Amino acid sequence: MTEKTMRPSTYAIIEPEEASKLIYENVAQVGVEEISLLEGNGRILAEDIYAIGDMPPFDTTAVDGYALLWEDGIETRLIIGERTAGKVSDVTVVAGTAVRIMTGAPLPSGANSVIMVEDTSEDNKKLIVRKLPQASDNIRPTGQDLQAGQLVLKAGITLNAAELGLIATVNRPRFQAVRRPRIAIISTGDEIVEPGEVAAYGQIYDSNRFSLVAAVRNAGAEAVSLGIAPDTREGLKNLVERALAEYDGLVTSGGVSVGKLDLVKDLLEEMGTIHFGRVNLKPGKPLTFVTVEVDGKRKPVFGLPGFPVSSLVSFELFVRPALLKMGGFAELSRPVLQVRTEHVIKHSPERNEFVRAIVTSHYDPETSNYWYSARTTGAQTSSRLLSMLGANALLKLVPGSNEIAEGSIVSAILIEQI
Ligand SMILES: Nc1nc2c(c(=O)[nH]1)N[C@H]1C(S)=C(S)[C@@H](COP(=O)(O)OP(=O)(O)OC[C@H]3O[C@@H](n4cnc5c(N)ncnc54)[C@H](O)[C@@H]3O)O[C@H]1N2
Ligand code: MOO
Repeated sequence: MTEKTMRPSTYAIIEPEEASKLIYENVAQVGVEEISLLEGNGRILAEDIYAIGDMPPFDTTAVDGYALLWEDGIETRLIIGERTAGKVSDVTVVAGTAVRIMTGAPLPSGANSVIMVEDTSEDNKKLIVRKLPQASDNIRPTGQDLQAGQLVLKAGITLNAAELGLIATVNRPRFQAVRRPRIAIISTGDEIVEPGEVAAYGQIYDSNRFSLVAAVRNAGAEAVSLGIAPDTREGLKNLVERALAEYDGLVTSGGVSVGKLDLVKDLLEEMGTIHFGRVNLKPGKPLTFVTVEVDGKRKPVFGLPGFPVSSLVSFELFVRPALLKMGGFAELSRPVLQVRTEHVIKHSPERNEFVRAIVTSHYDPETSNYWYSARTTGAQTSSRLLSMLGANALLKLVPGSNEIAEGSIVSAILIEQI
């Protein structure tokens, strides 16, 4: 490669929707793996889970009390035994008898009703019944909650507390889940210094790699930080090749614009297919998406712009959905709300601008409805990471004018809880 010079970009600028479509079409779910119950939280189930038996597996009592024959009515009974959950004596209830029983214990044969202890008293092995229950009261019959053979969970769902409890209930200590995509992260640029080292004049500390590691993890993937690539073709190539050999995908930051040392696009063009190299987006215009064939697998590379906000906003809009798809998640989009602007907002007349904002909900007692308002997080320059702080939404402001009035209704992509 001859030495790079500064020249205008030759990449077509595509619309954000087209960029999302190209990414969606060119990333695929990674494989599956067997995991254990304790590893399951937040993972995507990769097999259908069936009940192997009934739940409960036997007729059982829902209360502490006495198992008896309902037909004996209010008569005093002889207590002939006891059953606790887990310690099951062999005893049969016949007319005129009752068995002391604890919640969860199997119902003794013969019994067809359970009376709560509160409605009885005991006197020297005699059970005095004060209030007769309804027939079959307080009994949980076999298979009440789950029947043998029933489909309990479908492949593709996200595993949380209830789902993991159900998998344990049907005795599956290990099961198939979608593997978490393993994503390498590289910062680029000779001016970028590892926090903790001494920054010389002209240098700044690497912030993007740490932001991106967190963002990758929040998208359900594993993040592996590979450090800072220098502004030399060889140095960059070595790290990129290592990342693509070992991981499912790569996210880089910096070096995608048109400067003399913006080497990322040229290198990736040689290594793979550039699907796009510029998006009609602010911040994030030079966002680059590439796939590279490695050992028969097509691996995605996301070249994010170096400015910290450009890097995080383009991650949120384009990389996050890609990682969710690779990780098997069904829902790739964030919720979108229509919100009312609290003040005038200046924006780009040429590019789709994604303004960091704080959305607040309001209750209208007259209509019993909620409505939402938004205010920006202040100056929206691409370098000002503070503009991401506290933001729970990105307002999508379309080009055409350079200002929207207070009280306008705009779309807010929710990136955090309101
Ligand atoms: N002539 C033109 N210049 C630029 C254009 C253009 O269209 N024509 N586009 C601008 C836009 S928009 C963006 S966005 C930036 C993106 O440029 P790069 O991706 O090449 O980013 P760098 O030049 O490497 O860095 C930009 C800025 O961010 C700082 N940076 C980089 N990496 C990190 C990091 N890991 N942690 C913290 N800060 C980082 C870097 O020092 C620069 O200050 O290009 C415009 N230029
Ligand atoms: O597109 Mo750049 O991210 O505005 O500064």
